[in-house]
Amino acid sequence: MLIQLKDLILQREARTILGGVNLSIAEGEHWVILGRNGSGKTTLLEMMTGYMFPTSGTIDLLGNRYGECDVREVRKQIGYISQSMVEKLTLRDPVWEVVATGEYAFLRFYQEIDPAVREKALALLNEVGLAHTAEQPLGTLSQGERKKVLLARALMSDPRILIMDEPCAGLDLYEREKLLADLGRLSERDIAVIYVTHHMEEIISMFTHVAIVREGVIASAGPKRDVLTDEILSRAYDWPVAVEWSHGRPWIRATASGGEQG
Ligand SMILES: Nc1ncnc2c1ncn2[C@@H]1O[C@H](COP(=O)(O)OP(=O)(O)OP(=O)(O)O)[C@@H](O)[C@H]1O
Repeated sequence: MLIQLKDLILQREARTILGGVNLSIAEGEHWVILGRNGSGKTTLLEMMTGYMFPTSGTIDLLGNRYGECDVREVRKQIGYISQSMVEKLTLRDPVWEVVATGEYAFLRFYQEIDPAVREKALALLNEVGLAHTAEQPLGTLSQGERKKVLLARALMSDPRILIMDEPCAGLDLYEREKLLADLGRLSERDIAVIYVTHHMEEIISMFTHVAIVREGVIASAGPKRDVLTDEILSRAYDWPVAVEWSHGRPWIRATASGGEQG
C-alpha cells in the first residue's frame, strides 16, 4: 500500500473536521478527491503530507507511520503542489532556480547550485515546454506557466507520490488542457498522483480512482466509473446532476437550474 489512512479523526475545539476517514491507495492507482467546499479535502492532503496530525487514527505512507518516523525524510518522496506553495515562491527568482530548489526541501538558494542540479531543472522545464523561460523571473510568467513550473519543481526530487490541490484553479481552458496534458504524461513515470479538484472534467483518463469527501468522512471511494454516477454525485453536491463521459473524461451537468425562479 502506498498510502493507508485509518480511522482518522480531527477535532478542533468543538468541531469535528474529520469524522473517521479510511482510505487505501495502492501502487499503480491515481486518485481524484472530490467534495463540496469545506468538506475536508485539503485537511486530508495536509495529513498525507505530514503538515497536520490527526486527533486519533493512523497514517502510513510508503511503509512509514507518521508519529513513528522522521516526517521530513518521508516528505522527500512526496511532491506537493498547492496555492499556499505558489505564494511562498519569490517572484524575482529566475524560473530555473525555482525548479532547482525542489531538489532540496527549501525555497531559495543561498549558495552555489550544483551544475548537475541545474541541468536536471532545465531538462524538467523542457519537459513542460518552458525551457525558453529558464532565465526569466518567475513573476513574468502567466498563472498557467507558474503552475507548470511548480509541476517541474515537484518532480525534481523524483517523488513516488505527487499531491496536487486544485492545480487548474484560475486557468483558462487552453492553460488547463496544457497542464492536464503534462500531467497525463506522468503516467509513464513510476509516480502516484493524488489530485483535488472541483471540476469533474479534469479527471483525465490517467486517473483510476475517485474518493468523495462529505462532511469529514469518505462518502464513496473506488474505481472512477463506480463512483462518478448521477446518484452518488447528486448526493455529494446536494444538487441534482447528471454525468456524461466524453473522450474518457466525465462531464457534469446540473439538472436543476440554480438560476430558475421558484
Ligand atoms: N485549523 C483549523 N481550525 C478550525 N477549523 C479548520 C481548521 N482547518 C480547517 N478547518 C475547517 O475544516 C473544514 C475543512 O476544511 P478544508 O480546507 O479541508 O476543506 P476543503 O474540502 O479543502 O474545502 P475547499 O473546497 O473550500 O478548499 C472547513 O470547514 C474549515 O473551516
